[in-house]
Amino acid sequence: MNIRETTLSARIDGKAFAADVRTHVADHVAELNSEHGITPGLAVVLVGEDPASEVYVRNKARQTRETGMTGFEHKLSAETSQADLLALLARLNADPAVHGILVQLPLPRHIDTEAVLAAIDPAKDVDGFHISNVGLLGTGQKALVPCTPLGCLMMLRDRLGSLKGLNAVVVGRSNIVGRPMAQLLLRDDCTVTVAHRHSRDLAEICRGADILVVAVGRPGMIKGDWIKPGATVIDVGINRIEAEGGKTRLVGDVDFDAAARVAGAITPVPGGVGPMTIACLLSNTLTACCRAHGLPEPDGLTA
Ligand SMILES: NC(=O)C1=CN([C@@H]2O[C@H](COP(=O)(O)OP(=O)(O)OC[C@H]3O[C@@H](n4cnc5c(N)ncnc54)[C@H](OP(=O)(O)O)[C@@H]3O)[C@@H](O)[C@H]2O)C=CC1
Ligand SMILES: Nc1nc(=O)c2c([nH]1)NC[C@@H]1CN(c3ccc(C(=O)N[C@@H](CCC(=O)O)C(=O)O)cc3)C=[N+]21
Repeated sequence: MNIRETTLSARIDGKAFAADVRTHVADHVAELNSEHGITPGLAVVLVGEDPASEVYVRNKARQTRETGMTGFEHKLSAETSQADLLALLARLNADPAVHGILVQLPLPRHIDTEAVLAAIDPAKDVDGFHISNVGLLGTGQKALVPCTPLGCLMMLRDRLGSLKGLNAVVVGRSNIVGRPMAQLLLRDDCTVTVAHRHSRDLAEICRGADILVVAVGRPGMIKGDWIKPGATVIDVGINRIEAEGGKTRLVGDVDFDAAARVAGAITPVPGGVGPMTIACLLSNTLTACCRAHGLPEPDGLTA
């Protein structure tokens, strides 16, 4: 097999996987609607005018509609006070048509993120960032699980079947990706190492990984010779870099071409973890809606 073929066979198609998840979600939404007259609703709150955030919010809104759910978009100015944002969240918490609430991060500096996340009803916290969902996940109980790590877990299970006993290395320990990812891998019986800025000899730590999940935000920091032959590599990083002709393009945290020659499987950027994140947001909204109505949850969509 030549290098080109090896590269292609190692690629995990997150875009296609996400489309499958959305179809599964849409089927279940249609059933909820016809059998119970229920339509799941997702409210997305964006404070300020970050262009990248606006693209995500637009994509989320479109895919929400395409799966048959109702989308509620709240775009607030960058000067919105914390009190006004909290008042909006109180209204969304009380609204029975809203089953999921997402507040796009990061928030402007004058707003206390912890206070805002704490104000979301944990049963509607489809991002899984509320302290009670974090605690439930950390103690192995039923929770709403953060979308990005959930999407990574789905791709890993699909690729590998059981993760039991595998050495998993997570690079990055943020509340939105690294930490919950480590919890999920631990729950699936991996031996988990979490690396960060102060980790010594990161290359050597990565070389021990059967599963390597990278969520740092540094383009190409993980080199090809840091990958154990046959390992499964999940690249969460989304970095916009300068490209030829004054344009920009997206790359991950892993040197894709070099890593793909060594890895057993690897997610590309774009087209890997990103689309799965949005698909999992929709599946979390469906899960929250089923739980709110005491109805059975769809199979295969939760951790
Ligand atoms: N595809 C998707 O759906 C999503 C993609 N992302 C992307 O994932 C990346 C990470 O996001 P996020 O977790 O929010 O980022 P954060 O900036 O919150 O966290 C980055 C982590 O990387 C660690 N780190 C930084 N430098 C190094 C280094 N040199 N060596 C080892 N570890 C290092 C930090 O360590 P320390 O804790 O010590 O500071 C920190 O834990 C970004 O590129 C982001 O855009 C994020 C969310 C969703
Ligand atoms: N409360 C909150 N929850 C989040 O989940 C959250 C957030 N805030 N703030 C920002 C980050 C980032 N994030 C992404 C989602 C999808 C893509 C995605 O679909 N990316 C496409 C490319 C998109 C493009 O071309 O710009 C891809 O990787 O193929 C990327 C990044 C969610 N985040």
